Amino acid sequence: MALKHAAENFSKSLKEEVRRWGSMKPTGVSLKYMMEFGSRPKDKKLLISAQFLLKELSIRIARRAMELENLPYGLSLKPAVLKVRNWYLDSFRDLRSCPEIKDRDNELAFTQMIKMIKVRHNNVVPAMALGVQQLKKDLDPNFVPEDLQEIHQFLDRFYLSRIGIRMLIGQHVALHDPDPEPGCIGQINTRLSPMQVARIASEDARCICFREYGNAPELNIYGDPNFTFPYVPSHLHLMIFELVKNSLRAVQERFMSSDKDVPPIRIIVADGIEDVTIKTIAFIIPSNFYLVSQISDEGGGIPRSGLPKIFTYLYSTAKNPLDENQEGLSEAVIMAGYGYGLPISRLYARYFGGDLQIISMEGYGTDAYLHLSRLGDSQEPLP
Ligand SMILES: Nc1ncnc2c1ncn2[C@@H]1O[C@H](COP(=O)(O)OP(=O)(O)OP(=O)(O)O)[C@@H](O)[C@H]1O
Repeated sequence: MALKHAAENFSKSLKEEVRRWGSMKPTGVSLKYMMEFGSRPKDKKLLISAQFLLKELSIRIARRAMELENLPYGLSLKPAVLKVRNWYLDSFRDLRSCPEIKDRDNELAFTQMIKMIKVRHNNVVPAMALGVQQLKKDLDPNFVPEDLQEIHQFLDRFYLSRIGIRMLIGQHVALHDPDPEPGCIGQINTRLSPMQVARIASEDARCICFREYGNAPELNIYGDPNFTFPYVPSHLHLMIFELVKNSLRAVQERFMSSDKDVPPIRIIVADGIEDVTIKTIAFIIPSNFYLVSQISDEGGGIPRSGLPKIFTYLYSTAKNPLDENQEGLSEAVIMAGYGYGLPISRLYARYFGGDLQIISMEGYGTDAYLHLSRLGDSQEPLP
């Protein structure tokens, strides 16, 4: 009885703590700021960074834990979502029980702890996908995906915040690297070649295509191989990989059983103002601040009825692997089926001030435009 009482009191006080921290305002960090900060002398920067993160992560994680409790249509009560909420509460508890960071030893212990937090949250995306899948199954089948607008908006906020939290943790951990690659500040490569990333990401996507279909369309990449800009390589890789995977699948499916020559997919990396599309974009934002990467295929395009849904979660024209694997996403990377590739890639682009647009011609093909800020000075979006 006494134990039960203690547990209730504890969860009540934890809830109050979560509410208190969750009502504080998070602080945005730009890519440029992270680069400047990361160039400072090591010992000082690690201590300051850890002190900042102890507070900042508590705020960000508390905000998400609060939101996870109040989701529409009963999503908060789905077992997979409850599991995710518990991860957030556990991480919040870990952070709040961390002693004040005053010296190098405290800093090292803190770094170990946030590394663990990052691992704990590894499966948040598949777990949430499973939760939404469970919800969809319970809902009236006449419920069209547009009606889940609120859920999509929540997931956009939630995943965007997750990208930010993981970037902050990853950057702090990476700043400990005793022997960083030349030009790298933590996770940021100040001289990243988009052509090179495009080549690697495309080859990775082609490998998956080979595994799935026994074949893969060709891919041509155009652009200046010497052009570099500051960016996080893993983010750029993820976006290009997802876009190329979509193009490969579309082209492969379209030409699989035809005798026609398979048209190659094209990636154009443009850092100038020549491209017509960049000129259009320049209307809104000065083009020389932006890097545009275009991925074009002749995979038949996207039907007009499907177009409004491509950036919603769980919209996919492939068989849903979650139907077979109720534990969440399987370890193996698959060609398609979760419906997460496009919305998640757009969030990664937006996180550092960029964007992703898809233009499709049904019956012909699809163009994906990935716009990335070249200066990295846009403010972090804070949901
Ligand atoms: N280049 C393309 N050509 C034709 N259809 C496309 C293209 N890109 C996306 N689509 C359509 O948009 C849907 C959603 O794409 P998205 O990348 O979000 O998910 P997915 O590829 O189905 O699954 P995954 O989450 O595993 O990537 C696809 O299932 C497909 O129907």
